[in-house]
Amino acid sequence: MNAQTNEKATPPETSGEPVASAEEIAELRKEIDWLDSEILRLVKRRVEVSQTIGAARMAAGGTRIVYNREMDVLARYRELGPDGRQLAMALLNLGRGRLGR
Ligand SMILES: O=C(O)C(=O)C[C@]1(C(=O)O)C=C[C@@H](O)C=C1
Repeated sequence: MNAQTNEKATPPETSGEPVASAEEIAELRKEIDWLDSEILRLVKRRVEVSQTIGAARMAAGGTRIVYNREMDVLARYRELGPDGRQLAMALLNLGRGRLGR
């Protein structure tokens, strides 16, 4: 962890961080790989769903953007702070595709 990222000089034993063995780190990395693939799958599905809704709304003469729905999405990610906002914005942008740019 520390040795690889060079982020902190304090050894984990003295900083109160949990200490993971090399084997545990290998397992945790597998979990991260799996989580990333699941996140990617879900994001792709979200894009599909969002684009389907957007296309239907536009075909019916509706607006490109529904602000109150976008506010709901932003609020959902607020607990993650500014990065959560960026994440929500990225999801909304992906769903809008070229329409929202
Ligand atoms: O909920 C909608 O009406 C959508 O079109 C989906 C969605 C979204 O991706 O969450 C996308 C664009 C809108 O501006 C609001 C929300």
